[in-house]
Amino acid sequence: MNSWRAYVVWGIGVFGYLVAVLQRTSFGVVGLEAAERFHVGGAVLSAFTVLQLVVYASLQIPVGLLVDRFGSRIMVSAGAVFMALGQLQIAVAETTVTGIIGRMLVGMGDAMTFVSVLRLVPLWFDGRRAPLMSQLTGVIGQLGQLVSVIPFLALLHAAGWSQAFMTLAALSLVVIVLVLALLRNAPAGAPAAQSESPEGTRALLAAAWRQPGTRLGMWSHFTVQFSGNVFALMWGFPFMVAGQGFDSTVAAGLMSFFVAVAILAGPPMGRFVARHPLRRSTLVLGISTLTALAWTAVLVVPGRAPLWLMAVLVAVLALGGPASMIGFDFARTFNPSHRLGTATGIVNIGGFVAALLTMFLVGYLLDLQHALGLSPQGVYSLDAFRVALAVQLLVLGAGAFALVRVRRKVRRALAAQNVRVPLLRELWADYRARRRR
Ligand SMILES: N[C@@H](Cc1c[nH]cn1)C(=O)NCC(=O)O
Repeated sequence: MNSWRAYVVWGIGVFGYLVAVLQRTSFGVVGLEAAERFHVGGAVLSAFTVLQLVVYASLQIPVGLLVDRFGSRIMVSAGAVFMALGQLQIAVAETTVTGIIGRMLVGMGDAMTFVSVLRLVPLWFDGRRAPLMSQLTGVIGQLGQLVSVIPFLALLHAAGWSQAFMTLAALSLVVIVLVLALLRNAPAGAPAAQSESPEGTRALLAAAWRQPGTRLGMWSHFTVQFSGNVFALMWGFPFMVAGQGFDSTVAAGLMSFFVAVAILAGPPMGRFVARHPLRRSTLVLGISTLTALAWTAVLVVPGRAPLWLMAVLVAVLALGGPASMIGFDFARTFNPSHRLGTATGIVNIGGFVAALLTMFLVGYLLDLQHALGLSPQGVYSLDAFRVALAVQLLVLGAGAFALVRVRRKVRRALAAQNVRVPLLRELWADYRARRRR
């Protein structure tokens, strides 16, 4: 535990995840070039991203089960094989269908990576270090998005479409070699795979789902992560540029600010979770409330939102990424190691299902208002966005409601083990009493 070997194994896994995030986000930054290459408009272009995410989300449970059975090494390398094939396909594709197949292969490989890498953490690090290492996994992986925005885009402009995507495929080959050479599922002697557990596949899935701590993780992930995904992956740019009238360079700056805040917020959140494990869901609910407040402010302010208010919204949305790692921390602390991959897969579905649902609802509400003649200034007018984006408040409310319900179950189970979660008001009274003394 915590040995130099642990850091090498984890470092290789995190590099694999960073490359997966680069592969995932690479298409989003080449929208104009893709529209020209495939001769398509915005709606078809968004299908590339939506289908990639549908594949990603639908594979989470199978991947979780497979990683519990076969371990991280084989899953991370198989994921890299799929991503390399997908990017090679994109490099040569000239029709929409072949392009979409390429993105779906990328989504498939991407789906295999995060859950498998996160599974390494509790096997190689002790319980005190694990929350921070999980946060660092998420944080470092997000740098892949910056690699997409800066060097990858520059390479595409300098060397052309096919060369750029072939380079991405080559990066996944590097991951395969490193993983096969250096990544080990668990330290020698530790149980790493389900072959050593008595549960079969169906029982494993049922046991992970029945554990209320897994569902608490899933609803935490659902509630806190989707709004940032919807913003960064689909509606943020059109809202800022077409709706709010910001220059596209300002919008790009706000997107980079989003990544920077997500990266900076990860380590302190990891330390908070390690110190206050009984306050994890309160942090999730606090950030969800901030998200609702920030969106409400931006959507109700008369006229265009000032830049500072947009920056506040972007910062709050960025907190959702690291906060969603708390969902995986619930999976880790409430499940034995032999079903951790399965529980992590269940948790990871939460945020991505919420994001896909919201992306669809926002697009549907924009189109509906236009079809009904309610947005005469255009589909992407500011007033149409106000109504469409407000749907996020409903999704947030539904997630928070489910989270609080399942949290009650978790707390009852903890009380049965003589672990009582002190009320916030008791903590506050205690804090004040100590200060007076
Ligand atoms: N919570 C994210 C990762 C993250 C960490 N910090 C900011 N974002 C997540 O669920 N990741 C899953 C994945 O496959 O990337």
